[in-house]
Amino acid sequence: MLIEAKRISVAIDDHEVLKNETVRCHPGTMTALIGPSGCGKTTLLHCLGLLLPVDHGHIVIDGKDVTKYNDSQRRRFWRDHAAFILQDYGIMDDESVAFNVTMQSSMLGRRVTGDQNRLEQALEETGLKGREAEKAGHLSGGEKQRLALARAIYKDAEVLFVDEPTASLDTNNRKKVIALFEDLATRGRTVIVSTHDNDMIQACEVKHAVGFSGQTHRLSSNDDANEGGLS
Ligand SMILES: Nc1ncnc2c1ncn2[C@@H]1O[C@H](COP(=O)(O)OP(=O)(O)OP(=O)(O)O)[C@@H](O)[C@H]1O
Repeated sequence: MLIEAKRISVAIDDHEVLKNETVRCHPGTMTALIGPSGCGKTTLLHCLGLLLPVDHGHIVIDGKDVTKYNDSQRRRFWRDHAAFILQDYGIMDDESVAFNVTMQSSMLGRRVTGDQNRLEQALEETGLKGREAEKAGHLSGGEKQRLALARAIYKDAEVLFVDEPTASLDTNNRKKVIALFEDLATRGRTVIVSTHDNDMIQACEVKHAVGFSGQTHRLSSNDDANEGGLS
């Protein structure tokens, strides 16, 4: 899915957070939203994911203007096409790891249902295999982040909206998580990532500097990944 913001502006509490922001996020590509703290990366990610309305401009999905989608249309988009890996992880602490991945259980809630093979695969890929029955609330911050990723892998969504996915991971897990996103993009998914992490930025084919009125760069391998490296 091609996800676009076209000259969008957003004000929060009279503070103009985004002004005339334009970005195109292509399928099969990882797009990094980059820039200094507070520049509006998360806000832009939320607008692209239809979590936050825009004051001006347009959000366009596969050529269709969805800016004015109502609640049920947005819910349908989230349900059918999107996965979110956000900073608060969206994890249900009182539920098991397995339930958090599949979001499906039997009528009485005693048994996690869904596709068991896919569940196992998603947990394996994120290093959480064997922990199906644990309460999600007992996981560390980094493990919860990986659990959110397991859910996205399980869902196999067309578009992934990702906020600082590597923030609380050690080097080893960071590399693994980056490789997982790369794999999803290789399989045609649209991956949109707000990040400060240089390794993650390097892995993204497209780097969009938020707050520079639509500067997007498709970098060659020897370009600098830092925000300062953009021109
Ligand atoms: N709900 C809110 N209420 C008030 N101000 C907000 C709200 N959400 C964001 N802002 C403000 O909007 C600006 C951009 O925030 P945003 O979280 O999008 O930045 P960011 O680039 O993702 O920052 P960081 O890298 O620190 O996560 C900040 O000045 C922030 O204080």
